[in-house]
Amino acid sequence: MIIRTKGLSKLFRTEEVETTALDGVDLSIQEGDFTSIMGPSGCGKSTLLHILGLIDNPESGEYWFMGEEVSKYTERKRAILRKHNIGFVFQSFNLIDELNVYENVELPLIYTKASASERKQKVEYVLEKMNMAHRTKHFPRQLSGGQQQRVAVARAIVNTPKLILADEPTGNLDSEHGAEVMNLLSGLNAEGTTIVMVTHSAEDAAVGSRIIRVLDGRIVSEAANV
Ligand SMILES: Nc1ncnc2c1ncn2[C@@H]1O[C@H](COP(=O)(O)OP(=O)(O)OP(=O)(O)O)[C@@H](O)[C@H]1O
Repeated sequence: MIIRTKGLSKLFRTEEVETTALDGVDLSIQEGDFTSIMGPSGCGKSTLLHILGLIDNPESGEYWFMGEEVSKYTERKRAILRKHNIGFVFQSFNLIDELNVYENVELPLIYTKASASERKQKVEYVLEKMNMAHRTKHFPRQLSGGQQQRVAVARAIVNTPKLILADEPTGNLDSEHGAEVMNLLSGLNAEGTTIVMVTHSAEDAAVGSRIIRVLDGRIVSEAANV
């Protein structure tokens, strides 16, 4: 089991209001699963993904990640686990504008202190695999949306993470480029990478092996895709 949560809750407090974003989420994800999370706007999907991705801590509840109870880890401890084990793909690509394609993809390897020769070999390998090897010197603004997302996927997988978290990865893409990104994700899943993806698209959700529906911060249904 790569992920197991029990009673995961999250509150956001501002001076005026308190919002319950997650309200007792019990979730188990096996290694190699491709899980899609669906639900209406504001139901807590991104909040859940951020906690699963060790970007944020829950208010209460347990979170077991790769056998460790991490729900009360400090940012420092979360960062160590995160950078070695988790890759992120976002709707808005989140590439760094001032860095070229090669440098964007190299960044996670700098964070994990990989050697220069290892960085070169890995960056070249993933850019080849994502069919972006011909654009290494381009900057994000010089690429199409589909190309930017391919670079973002390359960056997410360059450290060979156990888990990829994707937040509406096709949300800003036309159907052709969206399908391409879904093919990349399902290929990575076929190679053994666990994937958790938030999506509003029933078609994209159907690519995975399991669909979880969230409403008002709770999991309301779970179905295997056959
Ligand atoms: N930093 C924050 N401060 C206050 N409230 C927040 C914060 N982040 C999220 N919320 C609230 O928590 C709830 C869940 O938000 P979340 O972003 O997880 O929803 P979502 O399901 O991902 O929505 P969408 O599909 O629109 O992206 C919402 O009501 C939101 O307003």
